[in-house]
Amino acid sequence: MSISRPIPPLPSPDAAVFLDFDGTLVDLARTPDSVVLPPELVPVLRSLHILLDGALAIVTGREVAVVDRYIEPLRLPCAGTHGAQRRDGRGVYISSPATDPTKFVDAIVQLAQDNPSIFMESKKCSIALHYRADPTLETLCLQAMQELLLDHPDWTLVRGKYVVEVLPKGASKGAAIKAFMQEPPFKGRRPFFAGDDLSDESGFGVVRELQGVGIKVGAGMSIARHRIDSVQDFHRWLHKACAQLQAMRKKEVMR
Ligand SMILES: O=P(O)(O)OC[C@H]1O[C@H](O[C@H]2O[C@H](CO)[C@@H](O)[C@H](O)[C@H]2O)[C@H](O)[C@@H](O)[C@@H]1O
Repeated sequence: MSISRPIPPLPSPDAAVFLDFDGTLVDLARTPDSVVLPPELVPVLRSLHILLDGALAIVTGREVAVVDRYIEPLRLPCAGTHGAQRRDGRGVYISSPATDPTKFVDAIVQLAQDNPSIFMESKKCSIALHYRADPTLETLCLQAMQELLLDHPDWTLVRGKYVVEVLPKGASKGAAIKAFMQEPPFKGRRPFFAGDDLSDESGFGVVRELQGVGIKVGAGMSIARHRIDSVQDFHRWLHKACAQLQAMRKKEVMR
């Protein structure tokens, strides 16, 4: 379902831009490893990072190291595993206290072995169960994860597109954006956040509190005030953002 929303404004030089990865910067794919980065994406992110004086961060469910690998040689500030990991604007890593999910591994491996269509993704601060290959397994995955957490009150569940994950309680994309916004080079800027999935809603909430701009990419209900229909349209928006920031900088220099 696509709900009509205003086209988002472009960021001005005093903006802080936060970007989700899967479904926003790259199209969703059959498995986590099969996403394809369009070749022009890294150069546009690099330009944006420079034009915003460093105030550009990736806020994702992926591990920070995985994002680094996709966008190398670029190293951006990044909140990974839905905010359970964070590398700030100075390049310093911050991790949430309950970070070791290995206690869940045995039970989850068993479930994946019993159901070959389920894919288990093991991350530093989380384990994800993917059921994209057989969406009828959603309830099974969800119930199994809920049962696992009964004895672990420090952990919570986060749901996404054909995926359910365990996550340290308190970690969220919203909390990560809030933390970035208290530090240089983000502090004092107007936040923009673009995302496509359920876990992005906490980010939209924080951006709204801070009078910023929330951009939902693709279909689905969202509290974001703005919407862009597809990953490709979002890439066009990023290019326009760069062009406008470059033009503004040129004007400033010529004054
Ligand atoms: O916050 P995001 O950057 O959107 O990351 C959310 C999850 O993305 C990945 O899973 C999703 O994308 C896969 C590749 O397109 C797809 O196969 C899967 O169905 C999606 O749920 C990633 O694997 C997870 O770790 C992230 O949490």
